[in-house]
Amino acid sequence: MDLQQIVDDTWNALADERGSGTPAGYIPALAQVDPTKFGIAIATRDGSVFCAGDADEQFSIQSVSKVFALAMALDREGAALWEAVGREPSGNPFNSIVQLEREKGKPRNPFINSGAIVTTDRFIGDRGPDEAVADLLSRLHNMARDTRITIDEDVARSESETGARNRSLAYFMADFGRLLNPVEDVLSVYFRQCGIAMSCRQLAEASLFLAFDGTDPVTGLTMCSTERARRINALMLLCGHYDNSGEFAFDVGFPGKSGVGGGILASVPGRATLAVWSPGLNRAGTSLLGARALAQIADRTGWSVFSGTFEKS
Ligand SMILES: NC(=O)CC[C@H](N)C(=O)O
Repeated sequence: MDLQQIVDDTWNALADERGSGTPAGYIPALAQVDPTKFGIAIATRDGSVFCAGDADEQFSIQSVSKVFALAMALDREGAALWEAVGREPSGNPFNSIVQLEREKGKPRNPFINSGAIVTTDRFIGDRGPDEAVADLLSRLHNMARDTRITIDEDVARSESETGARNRSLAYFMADFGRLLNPVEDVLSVYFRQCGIAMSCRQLAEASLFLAFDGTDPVTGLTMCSTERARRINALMLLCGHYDNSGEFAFDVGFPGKSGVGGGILASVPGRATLAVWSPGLNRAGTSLLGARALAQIADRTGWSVFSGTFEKS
C-alpha cells in the first residue's frame, strides 16, 4: 500500500475545501490562526512518516493533550484514577456542567473538560505544577524524538484569561472534594497542556505507543502497558469527540481525539497513527476537514477497528 500516495490523494481531494468549518473563537489566540491551514501525517511502525500540506507547522493541540495526560496520570495513579473519573460517553458538549451536579462532581470520562481537569490533578499528584508540565513536555520530546515541541504561552494565557467556564467546572468539582491540588494550580497545568504546540508529524510520531500496545516501536520507549493502551484507545473511540463520537466512529472507524485547535489524533492499532490539522470545526469542536480526511484515509486504506480483513501495510 502506497501511503504517500494515499496522503497526497486525500489532501488534493479536499484542498478546495480548506477554510470550511468555524475556528474556535472562544480562545482569542486561536482565532488568529490562518483557517486555510491543512496538514496530514501518518506514522508507521518502522519510523516512516508520510506527510502532506502543512504537516510540519506547529499548532495548538488543545484537547488532544488529554490523551497524553491520561496515559501519564494512569502511570502515576494506576486504576485508582477510575475512582475520580468515569469511562462512559457523556453525550454532552466538552465543557458541559449539567451532568456534574447530578453525578456528584465525578466526570463521565477523562476527555470532557471536567474529566481532563481531574486527570490533570492526579497527574500533578504531589508535585508542583511546573514540575508536572516539565514532565509532560519531556515525555513528548522523548516519544517524538523532537525537542522543538513547546508550550505556546500566549495561547495558554489567552485561555486562562477567558477561562471562566473551565474555572467554574474546576471549582464545582473542588466543592465536591474531587481535586487534590489547589484549583488554580490544576488549571495552570491544564491550560499549559492545552497550549502545547505540535505539528501533525510530531503528533503522529509521539503517539505511536497507542497503535503498538503501549510501546513506541521506533524509540522502544514504553508509555503504558498493552492493556492500558487498549483501554485508552477504547475511550478515544467512545468519548474522543464528545457528543460527536458516534458520528466519528461511524464515518472513520478507528479511535481518535479532537482538539479545538483543529487537530485530530487517531490510532489504527497494529498499523499506524495519524494526525490531521485544519482549524475550522464542526458544532462539537472536531475539525471538519480533518474528520473528512480521516474518513477518506479509512476508505482508501481499508483500515478500521471493525474489520477483520483489512490489508496489511
Ligand atoms: N475540545 C477542546 O479542545 C477543548 C480544550 C480547551 N482548552 C478548553 O478547555 O476549552
